[in-house]
Amino acid sequence: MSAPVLSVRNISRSFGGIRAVRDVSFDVQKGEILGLIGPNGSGKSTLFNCILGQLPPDAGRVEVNGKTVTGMRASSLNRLGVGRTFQQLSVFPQMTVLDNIILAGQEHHGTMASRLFGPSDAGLTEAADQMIAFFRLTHLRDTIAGSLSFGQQKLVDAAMAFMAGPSLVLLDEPAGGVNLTMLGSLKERLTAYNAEHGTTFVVIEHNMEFVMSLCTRIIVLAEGAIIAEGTPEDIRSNQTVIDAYLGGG
Ligand SMILES: Nc1ncnc2c1ncn2[C@@H]1O[C@H](COP(=O)(O)OP(=O)(O)OP(=O)(O)O)[C@@H](O)[C@H]1O
Repeated sequence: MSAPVLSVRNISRSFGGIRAVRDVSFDVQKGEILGLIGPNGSGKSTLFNCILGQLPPDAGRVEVNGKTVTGMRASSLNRLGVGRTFQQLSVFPQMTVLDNIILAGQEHHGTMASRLFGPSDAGLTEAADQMIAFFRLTHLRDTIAGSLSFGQQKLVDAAMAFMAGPSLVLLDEPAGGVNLTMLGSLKERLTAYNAEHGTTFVVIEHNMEFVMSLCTRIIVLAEGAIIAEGTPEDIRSNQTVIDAYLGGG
């Protein structure tokens, strides 16, 4: 059997006396959509930041497709096929949708020298147009991104993350601040992308409806540790999880 796309092994991280993540281990297999949930302060962001090299863990290691990547920077992770979306949008508000997506593609294509001295486009406009069509944004292609609704900008943000053709994407609260109609589109497009490309997703999310309907498996954190893991149906009816949410706020 091939190595998991993501393997998190015994990750711990404290801030002073606060043990934000405590000895967390899990694997994510190719094509899975894994939800990472838990009450406020349960350690989700800290764990994400340890996986994405933005915070060094005190202990443990992270592997992507069998390669140890602990502490590796975002640009190196990108080259290994790891993408991310942000809780705060990463779109440039003064640029068009098309230019944002082309720019995201350029960041992943070759060295600085090849970008400066190579062919100016290298097929990126066509690739960006395909991505725009996939996310059903063609009518907004030449619109300034800052004038779109927050939900539409979230779709642009996702399209940008996918321009590198990643094998693993970490999504940080994709549903946050998105209205109900756009939530449906976002979930439907993410599911379609996963089905078409076999891309693996790990999703931090507070919106239970969204996460339960998007994910194939859920891991629940409380006080920095995994307290439950299973299908959305298992998690919905898990008394330990219900108690953690009631107790944790
Ligand atoms: N930079 C930091 N300095 C000190 N304490 C921190 C820092 N980052 C996180 N913490 C603490 O670590 C614990 C876990 O926080 P974290 O943000 O990872 O939780 P979370 O599950 O992502 O929370 P939320 O759902 O509210 O975003 C909390 O007690 C938090 O106060």
